[in-house]
Amino acid sequence: MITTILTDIEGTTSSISFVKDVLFPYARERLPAFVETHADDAQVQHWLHEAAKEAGLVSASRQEIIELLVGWIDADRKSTALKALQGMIWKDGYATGEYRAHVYPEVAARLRAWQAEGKRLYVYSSGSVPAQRLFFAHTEAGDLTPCFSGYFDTETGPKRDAESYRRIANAIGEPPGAILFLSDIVEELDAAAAAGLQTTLLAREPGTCPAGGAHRCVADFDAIER
Ligand SMILES: CSCCC(=O)C(=O)COP(=O)(O)O
Ligand SMILES: [Mg+2]
Repeated sequence: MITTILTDIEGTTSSISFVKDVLFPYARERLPAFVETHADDAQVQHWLHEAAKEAGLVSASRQEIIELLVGWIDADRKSTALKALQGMIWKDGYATGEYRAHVYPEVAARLRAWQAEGKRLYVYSSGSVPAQRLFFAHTEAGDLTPCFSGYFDTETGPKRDAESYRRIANAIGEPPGAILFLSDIVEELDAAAAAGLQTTLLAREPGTCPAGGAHRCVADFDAIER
């Protein structure tokens, strides 16, 4: 029996376009000034240091790290350090109402229905946990944070690594087989299945389900119940 649902964000609850065409350009434009004006912030310093370490840079200037991070945004690198910094930058955009997070039309009602049935809901995304909280606090369908019992990001481990899903099941305190993981990325579902989780692939329009795929595939959250 499924007691728990773990969901990805980009391509699953929400469009890839909102992340790539709204959030990423917003962070890209503001990252250089953000790093300069927050250079004394301990959290910012920590993540700049982690980014330099990840790139193998021993003594990089602030400008070099900025260029590195901008390149990573362009390459959509799922770097924990970059994601933490992006989350800090996105905060302003939500606060000023520059954007609200996209969620597909059925998502809010379906999350609430699952919650009303007693299922516990969690998020696992490459976006940092603070960025995930901001995202669901400011969606086009309102504040969805009351739907979720917790959030996981790549500080738990990479999304294509089975060990990450074992850690999540352990942290949630449920047997892996009682957790349903939802994602648009087959490699993430393969890793979750290897850890014993149940899986469903989201093929959002205009995408289509692959023929003979290893995972159950649906077009939207309502179809999970059918
Ligand atoms: C917290 S919203 C931004 C998500 C993000 O930065 C990203 O890279 C999307 O990755 P996901 O794991 O949700 O597909
Ligand atoms: Mg995704």
